[in-house]
Amino acid sequence: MIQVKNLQKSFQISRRNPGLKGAIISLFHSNKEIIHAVEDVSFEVQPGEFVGYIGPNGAGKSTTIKLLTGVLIPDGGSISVFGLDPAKDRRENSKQLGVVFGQKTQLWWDLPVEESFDLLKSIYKIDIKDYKNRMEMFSDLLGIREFFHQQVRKLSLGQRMKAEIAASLLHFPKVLFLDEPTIGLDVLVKEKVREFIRIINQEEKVTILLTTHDVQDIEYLAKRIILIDHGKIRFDGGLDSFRKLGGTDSIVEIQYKGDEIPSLPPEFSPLKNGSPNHLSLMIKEGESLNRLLSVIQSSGLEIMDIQYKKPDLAKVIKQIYGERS
Ligand SMILES: Nc1ncnc2c1ncn2[C@@H]1O[C@H](COP(=O)(O)OP(=O)(O)OP(=O)(O)O)[C@@H](O)[C@H]1O
Repeated sequence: MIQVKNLQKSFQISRRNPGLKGAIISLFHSNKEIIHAVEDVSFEVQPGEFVGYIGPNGAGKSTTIKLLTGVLIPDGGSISVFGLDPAKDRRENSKQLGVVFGQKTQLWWDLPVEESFDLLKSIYKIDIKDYKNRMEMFSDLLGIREFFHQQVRKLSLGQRMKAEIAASLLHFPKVLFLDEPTIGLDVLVKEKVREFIRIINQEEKVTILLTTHDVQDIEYLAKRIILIDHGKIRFDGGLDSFRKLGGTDSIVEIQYKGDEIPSLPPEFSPLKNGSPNHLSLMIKEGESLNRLLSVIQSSGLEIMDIQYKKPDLAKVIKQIYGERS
């Protein structure tokens, strides 16, 4: 289990006025400022959970992950990652962690992927049989064999991300920290990476903390959302409860044949829209979709296409981020 209690981390930065004058003044007067990147953060993550750790730019997400990995030392509070304190047991902790930071590589830039993996195999003392099984799985699910002999620096963004994720899982970690794993990837690679991450969580029960700005990543992967802003937790709960922050009504879009709009009971009154042969209906929480469909069918309307949309996650996120002071 991951336990984080009243975690705090601040940074001191020097502000300098612009230009030469500013540079000269700063030689005599230091204009120091404290940034409370993580002000008061507490949460628990159970083994095998998949948590979306989200928040606007500068909210404190990466700082939290750096604290969990032991890269940064907290100013206050406590952390336990499966029984280890990352600041005190950094080496032991790293054996149970897989970490992917979108911008940074854990591979050797000038070596082929294969040699980077060989080095990791030695560092983590991975059994040869386990290693072979791992490589087979990564080839099947991520297709890493295709670029296994290529130098890391020559990989495309998508290939590099696949190699990074595979490398982070080579030693069978209990926990995986993913920071923006799908940023900049094309639709197909994104899907492949998402599916792979989902399998790792569901089948290997790896506990995953995912940091992302991609709404589809959250929608597809996270079961629970922890939202941080200004270094404090603003929401911690299930994806469905998070979605409901933006309202509980669902929308049904219907494309139909013919010109006549059927008369519907008031609880299914169409939303205003201009396009012909198209109905957009709001369904209140608890109202049955079945009932709507039987009402429409008995009205004789010929349905060409129908879409059911849950409350919009992107809208909720925009709303919460927009409330920032
Ligand atoms: N090493 C550092 N020195 C000074 N300030 C820092 C340092 N690292 C982070 N900060 C500041 O701490 C705050 C939180 O940064 P952090 O990187 O944790 O945010 P984030 O939520 O990961 O943002 P993003 O989504 O943009 O990656 C920001 O104001 C950032 O400028």
